[in-house]
Amino acid sequence: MSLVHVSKHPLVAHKLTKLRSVETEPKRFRELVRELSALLAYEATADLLTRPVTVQTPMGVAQGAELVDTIGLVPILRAGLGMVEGVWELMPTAEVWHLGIYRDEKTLKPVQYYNKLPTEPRVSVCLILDPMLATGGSAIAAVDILKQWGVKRIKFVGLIGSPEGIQRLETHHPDVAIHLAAIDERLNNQGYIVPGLGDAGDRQFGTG
Ligand SMILES: O=P(O)(O)OC[C@H]1O[C@H](OP(=O)(O)OP(=O)(O)O)[C@H](O)[C@@H]1O
Ligand SMILES: O=c1cc[nH]c(=O)[nH]1
Ligand SMILES: [Mg+2]
Repeated sequence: MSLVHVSKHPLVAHKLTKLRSVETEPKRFRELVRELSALLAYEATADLLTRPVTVQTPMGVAQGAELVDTIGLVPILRAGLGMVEGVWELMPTAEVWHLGIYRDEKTLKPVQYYNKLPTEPRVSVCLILDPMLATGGSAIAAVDILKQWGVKRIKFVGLIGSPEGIQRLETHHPDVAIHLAAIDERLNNQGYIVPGLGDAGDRQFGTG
């Protein structure tokens, strides 16, 4: 069974189109990354565990639910940083664990340069946040690190994936659900997603 979910929400499609545009400047780009991330995380967390509770309202007692799962947000620096705030607003008790991974420009292999995970995982579900799933190398490295750390339930939340990257991540980690706003056509020979949106880090941080 495939665990790849591509949002069908009209707001996601609309905002992604604005995000892709070469006309979109970094401030608006950051806003859109934040908004899209929240919408995708909302969909990605539809299966979180809750337990029944009752709550006293001013008018009586209602049956309700409270979250049992505890959530870790794992942004992949740099580009994943811009995804944190929007998701965190929805789940403010989430812990945020930063991983620094960049892709070597020549080999396209992931290079880890920062890891702020504590010794023991204290969360039941981790959402990896990274806008781009290109060759899949960075996402696979991030999942490897989280599994080694002891996390059992991991989801990848990104904006755009390539067919190659999705297939590689699924092959290496078939248990990891992949939530995206779109799957694009292909990678070019520099490993960029086409048509994509360019370099997600550079477009957020104005470093292109
Ligand atoms: O699937 P892959 O081929 O591994 O490519 C995807 C990675 O590339 C980008 O990061 P980048 O290396 O540009 O680092 P940055 O976020 O610091 O710009 C992106 O944010 C992913 O982490
Ligand atoms: O298209 C791509 C591929 C990798 N990283 C990006 O930021 N964009
Ligand atoms: Mg980059």
